[in-house]
Amino acid sequence: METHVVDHPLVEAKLTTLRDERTESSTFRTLADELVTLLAYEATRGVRVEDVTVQTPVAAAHGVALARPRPLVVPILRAGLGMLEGMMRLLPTAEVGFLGMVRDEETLRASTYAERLPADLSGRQCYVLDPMLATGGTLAAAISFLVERGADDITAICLLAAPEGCANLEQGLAHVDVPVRIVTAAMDEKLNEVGYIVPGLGDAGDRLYGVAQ
Ligand SMILES: O=P(O)(O)OC[C@H]1O[C@H](OP(=O)(O)OP(=O)(O)O)[C@H](O)[C@@H]1O
Ligand SMILES: O=c1cc[nH]c(=O)[nH]1
Ligand SMILES: [Mg+2]
Repeated sequence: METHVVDHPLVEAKLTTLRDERTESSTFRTLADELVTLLAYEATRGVRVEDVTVQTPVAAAHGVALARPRPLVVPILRAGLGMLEGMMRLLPTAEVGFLGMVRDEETLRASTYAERLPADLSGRQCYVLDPMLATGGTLAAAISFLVERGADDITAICLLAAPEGCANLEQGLAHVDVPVRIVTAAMDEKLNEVGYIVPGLGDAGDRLYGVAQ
């Protein structure tokens, strides 16, 4: 597993405002959207392309187009939904599949409550969107699921990650033999005793959409 922390002053400045507890939901949604587009630029560096030739008004020009099958973008509901538009801005022809997952806040175990993905992901590059990589349980389950369906290259885009979660994820995916990449805006200090990222930004889903029941 490869982890890439995007080092850019615009990313850091937007993330700082996102962390600020005074930032309201509407601003939080806008900033998350902008931040994802910046992260997506790095995350898609390895997107598969094929050679094409186009005719300019002057001459033939050799270039590239996104290869088929098209990449699949998978936001993990609920909070990952706040990252979808920012990603699709860079990959407008990608397909989108959905995974609904929730972490039990007592046991910190993730469970899946919704799934709407192509049955066969053979040969597909997948981009998983989840703002928080905390214990890593949610992402480990999501990535294992995609690999079981045949995905052969997976990049997860996270706003924040915790070192413990990255280590757990690496261990949890030891059996996976496809490339897995994590792209994040920051590697925070640690998890606290209730599994929240420190300093983090709180509950990403609640900050985007309000407190869940
Ligand atoms: O790395 P983990 O310890 O598994 O935690 C990370 C998960 O927790 C949050 O989701 P949550 O369960 O709060 O659901 P929500 O998106 O509906 O708020 C977050 O959006 C991640 O999906
Ligand atoms: O810090 C955290 C950990 C899990 N989920 C969140 O939304 N925030
Ligand atoms: Mg939540």
